[in-house]
Amino acid sequence: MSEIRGLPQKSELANDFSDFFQKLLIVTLFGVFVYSLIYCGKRWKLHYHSWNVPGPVALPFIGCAYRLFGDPTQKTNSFMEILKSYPDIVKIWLGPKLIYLISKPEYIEKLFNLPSLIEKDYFYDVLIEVIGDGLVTSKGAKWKSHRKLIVRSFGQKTLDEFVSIFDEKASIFIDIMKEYVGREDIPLLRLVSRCHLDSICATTMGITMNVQSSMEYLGDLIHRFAELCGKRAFMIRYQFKFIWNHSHDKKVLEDCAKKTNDFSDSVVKMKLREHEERQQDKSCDHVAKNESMVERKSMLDSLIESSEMTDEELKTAVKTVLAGGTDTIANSSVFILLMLGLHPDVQQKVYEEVVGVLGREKSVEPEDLLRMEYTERVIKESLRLFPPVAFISRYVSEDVAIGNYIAPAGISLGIPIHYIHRCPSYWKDPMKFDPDRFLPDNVAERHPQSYMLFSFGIRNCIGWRYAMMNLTTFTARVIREFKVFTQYKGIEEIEVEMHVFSKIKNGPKLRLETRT
Ligand code: HEM
Repeated sequence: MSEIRGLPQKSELANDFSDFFQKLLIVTLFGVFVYSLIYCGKRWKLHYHSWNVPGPVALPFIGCAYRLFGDPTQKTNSFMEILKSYPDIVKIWLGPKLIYLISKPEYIEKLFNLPSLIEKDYFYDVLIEVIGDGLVTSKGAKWKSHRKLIVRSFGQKTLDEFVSIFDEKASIFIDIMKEYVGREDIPLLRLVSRCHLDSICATTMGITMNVQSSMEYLGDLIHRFAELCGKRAFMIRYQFKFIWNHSHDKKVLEDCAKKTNDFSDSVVKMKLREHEERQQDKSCDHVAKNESMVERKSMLDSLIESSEMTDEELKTAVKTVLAGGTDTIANSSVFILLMLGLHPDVQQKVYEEVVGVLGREKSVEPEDLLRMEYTERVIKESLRLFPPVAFISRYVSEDVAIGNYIAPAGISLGIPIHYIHRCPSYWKDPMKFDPDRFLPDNVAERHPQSYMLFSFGIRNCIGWRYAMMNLTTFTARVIREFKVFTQYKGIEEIEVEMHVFSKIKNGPKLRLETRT
């Protein structure tokens, strides 16, 4: 075949191509080399600083994840085993991620007051996906200003006004529970969740939902949502985005997120409309009409009045209190009733205190709560053994010293609250249920950070007073009405599942009898 003059020959073309591919290969290899150097440089820093921190053997690629397979209960148990072997501080590699778990109260006290340690880490990303970047996850100036605004709406005077709502919702709960007297199959967490959701909606949003009396979906939604967020954050296979993105759980979570979003959207719109109408009323000189109405200001009302949040931020604030304030209190209530069922002598003392303060008929008022000291101690001791938020963590944004160790920037610090609350180094005979541990003299003898129920420091729980007041009202009302029994024989038998919030595996196995 004759060759066409002026055009490159076949062999020349082949040479050009091979030259091009050689150069491409060299550039690619060089790129990979530089990237590896930078990557290894960063990794090297993590390895360098963590070499003296004790911890279980880390395998290539998966790190210590081999120790954390299984269902949530198995994971909780393995976690506890690791912590027992390495008290105070332990390093855990989860694939490429490095986490120091800190149990020593002296370390926690220093760390949790550092302004550089208030950022949440990747465990919380799933919350942003679902409820938006609210108070629980946000950082910097946004977190500071929102925290200030929300804390202001939880002042003592406002909380005192909430007690009648807690009491009213507990009364509805008691009426519902009368149908379950003598039965072993009470769907307790579901019913308690609905009760506290009603309280949260009424107190923080100023709306009456009546989820206890209706078959409204929202109660179950919050409950399901917390469970799925936990799966996404802690299940090993869901750490791979591809698997998570194609999972059934993700679809269900998205559906929950959409419904929660629709709900907060409608609540915020309704409240904004009400606010506008009030403003118009004022300008039309109808103030007298408004003043005659008894109005309790909810958190949402205060936030709208401050005009410092966008509509989107208001919606996120609603979702934040829904998520942070419902299942925490619901699981706490179940743990408390379970401990009372397991300790009839303690239950009797609580009953006697409640009847001594309230009598047989009266509703709970704010000043009654101050007189129910024993009941409060029982609540604290129940939640020592079963803290509903069992684990929290922080992102280390700059190198920080922890005793003789360094936590390099880029890693996470985890606080295993469940472990600390049961650790024999800080609690004598830790598995014994003893409310007197919370007598003032006994509290003074311990390090304050050996009890981390509501976390501690700059970023502690904003709802802790709300929670304690609600739980005391709820416990007092339920124990005045019913005797609680459980099939469990001891605390060791009770298995806990850690999701975002901890709950009892297979339900609390409780039975109620009416008091005569
Ligand atoms: C027994 C009930 C409760 C427990 C055990 C509890 C526990 C906690 C803990 C341990 C934290 C720290 C989380 C972290 O650092 O990652 C926290 C934060 C928070 N809690 Fe609670 N909580 C309870 C009830 C509530 C209630 C009733 C509300 C609201 C009405 C609430 C709202 C919040 C918010 C908004 C934060 C984030 C604060 C911030 O990051 O600045 N909590 N809670």
